[in-house]
Amino acid sequence: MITIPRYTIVENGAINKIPELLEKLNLKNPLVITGKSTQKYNKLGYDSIYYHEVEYERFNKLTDENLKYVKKSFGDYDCILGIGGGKSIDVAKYTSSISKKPFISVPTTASNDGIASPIVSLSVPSFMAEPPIAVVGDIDIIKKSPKKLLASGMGDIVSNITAVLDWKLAHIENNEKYSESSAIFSKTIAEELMEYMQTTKNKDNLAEYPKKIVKALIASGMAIAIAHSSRPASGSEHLFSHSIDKLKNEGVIDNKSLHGEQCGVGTIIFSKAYVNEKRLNNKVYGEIVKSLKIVKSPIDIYELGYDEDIAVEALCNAPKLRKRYTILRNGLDKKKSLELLENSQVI
Ligand SMILES: NC(=O)C1=CN([C@@H]2O[C@H](COP(=O)(O)OP(=O)(O)OC[C@H]3O[C@@H](n4cnc5c(N)ncnc54)[C@H](OP(=O)(O)O)[C@@H]3O)[C@@H](O)[C@H]2O)C=CC1
Ligand SMILES: O=C(CO)COP(=O)(O)O
Ligand SMILES: [Zn+2]
Repeated sequence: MITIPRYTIVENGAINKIPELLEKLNLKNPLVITGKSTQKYNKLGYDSIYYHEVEYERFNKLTDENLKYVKKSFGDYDCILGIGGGKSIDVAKYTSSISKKPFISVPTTASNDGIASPIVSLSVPSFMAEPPIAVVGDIDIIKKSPKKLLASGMGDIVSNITAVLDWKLAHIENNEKYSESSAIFSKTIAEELMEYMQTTKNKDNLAEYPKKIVKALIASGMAIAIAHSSRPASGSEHLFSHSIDKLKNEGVIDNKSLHGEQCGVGTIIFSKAYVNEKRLNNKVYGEIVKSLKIVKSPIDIYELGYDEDIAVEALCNAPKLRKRYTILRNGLDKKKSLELLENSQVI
């Protein structure tokens, strides 16, 4: 069964349409899950909690005790609204899945494709939940969000190019299930945005970018929902990003970079690996780098905030992060990692 959002409102002032939307959905009593910097966008004053107050870790096991807790905490509410960045959206989606209340996604920025996807990415591997019943993307709010966040959305979109190549490779070399139509949908989302980036005249202005990136991210989330797998939007480049996150969680490196930024650099690395295997045209590698550069998303490991040693470690460990067949195949040793990092010009 394919489930995708029933309503998608992406326009200026969209947030003011929430009451009308709730009425259409016959919902009356929402609980907002939000963050410290984004709580101000709960303009209608619904009951709210911060995402870090939701003890999502203890929900990992649905014991009777946990279910009682969920009922007590969320029992009076008939839906969950996630207002904020990727973390708030993810925790709200997770809360919705365990409390079985519909979820409405209200992104305050366009930093990743969790906005409309059925994926909860609070742990590695991520897992499938229900996608939002509606997405409310207020362009007035999103365009004012920090440039770094808006730029990182580009990384989570160009990543569809390598993710789809990995998916097809897994089909060819590892006999995995593959959907050409989902792959084409996902790849086209990236290609169209990249084309806009190459052809747009006033690159300093990029007036249309916030709307285009939020729409691309919503479509990418829908591609995941249709495929019922994150395969169309997550491959080797995401393994590289998850590997960096692991180093952050272990305290080896500071938390300087965003999910989308890491995926963007990962896409540069693995698109070059595909060029080397003659499975991708070098022109596409160039367009990926250029698209990231135009929005000022990092294009090398230094711009992410780390050094060569971290890049090598992240690349060597990447295949261990989840069971997913990619161009990394059985993994790269230090020498081969260094070669690929240099060859793709991220160090
Ligand atoms: N489920 C999925 O399919 C996916 C989930 N993810 C997950 O998303 C997370 C990353 O999301 P990301 O958005 O990059 O990072 P965060 O959610 O950590 O947000 C980064 C910061 O930006 C702030 N912020 C968001 N919007 C605004 C705004 N309009 N104005 C000012 N500040 C704002 C947040 O504020 P505040 O403090 O209020 O939160 C936060 O401090 C990761 O946990 C990742 O695993 C990523 C990809 C896909
Ligand atoms: O970030 C994601 C898609 O953009 C989710 O990917 P994962 O399934 O690798 O966590
Ligand atoms: Zn992602």
